[in-house]
Amino acid sequence: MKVILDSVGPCPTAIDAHVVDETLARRRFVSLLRSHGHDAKAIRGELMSIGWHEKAAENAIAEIFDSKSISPQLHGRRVGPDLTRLPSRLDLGDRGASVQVRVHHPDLCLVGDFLSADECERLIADATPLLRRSLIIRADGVVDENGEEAYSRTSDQANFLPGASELVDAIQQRVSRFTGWPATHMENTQVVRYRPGADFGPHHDFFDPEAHRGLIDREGQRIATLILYLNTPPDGGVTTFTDIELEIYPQRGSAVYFAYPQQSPASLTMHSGAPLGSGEKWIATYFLRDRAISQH
Ligand SMILES: O=C(O)CCC(=O)C(=O)O
Ligand SMILES: [Fe+2]
Repeated sequence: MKVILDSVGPCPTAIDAHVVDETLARRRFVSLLRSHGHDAKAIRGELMSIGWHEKAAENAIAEIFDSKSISPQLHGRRVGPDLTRLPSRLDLGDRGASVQVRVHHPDLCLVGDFLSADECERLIADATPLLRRSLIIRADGVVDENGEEAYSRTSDQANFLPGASELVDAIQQRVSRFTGWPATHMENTQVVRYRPGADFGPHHDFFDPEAHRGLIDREGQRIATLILYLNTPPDGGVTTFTDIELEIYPQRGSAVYFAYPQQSPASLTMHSGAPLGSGEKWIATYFLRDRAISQH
């Protein structure tokens, strides 16, 4: 679909342009079966008998039977690019990039050449003097919205506000161009460094819909992530998607994108940054929210 590459920028209609019906059609089909009195088990069997992948069936069922986990802000809209129609070469405005891998459940893709080597090096150099220990927001009912240090995330990071540099803005625009999501609906650029032994244990990127209700009501829910790899670590640091047994080996300049419009384990987006063996691992992360973020 051309829309993704044509509709860019901080204009809210960019989101409306992504009303694509694949997800809706899936939901409607499961709703229909449910309205005819089928329970989740029967629907799962029905879907698998007509060739659905087991995880796709579970996903669609969870979306209907656990509908409170779907971000209400999205109103059934697709998040980010229509991955079903990605051309192999992408026009990201100021740069071309190449699609290398596409996964259907969850919606995930790997893009090469998202950044040049020079851009990666400059971002690392700019971030280095600003690094602070990374924090996590716990999803276990102990609510600390400001985040806290944890053994499960042992990296350092620097956050860049929009306007921090031409480079930061150019990259954010590129992310916006790729995702079709306005920069106003993205968190600040986060540049993260792992040293040997550092890792980020298995987690979901979305905020816990119950434990962090206040945060979500004020600032919106996370719905998709784009990770940019700024270097090629010599050993380890693989990003692992545990539900689907996918391992992404970081390569300088490449990006992995994944969406989770449904904030539950059924999104199949549990992932981790494996411990680094030697050298350093550098990434930049972009978290998309379901609405504009007022506070930066
Ligand atoms: O370091 C990685 O490979 C994963 C990072 C990550 O999951 C995150 O920043 O949320
Ligand atoms: Fe993550």
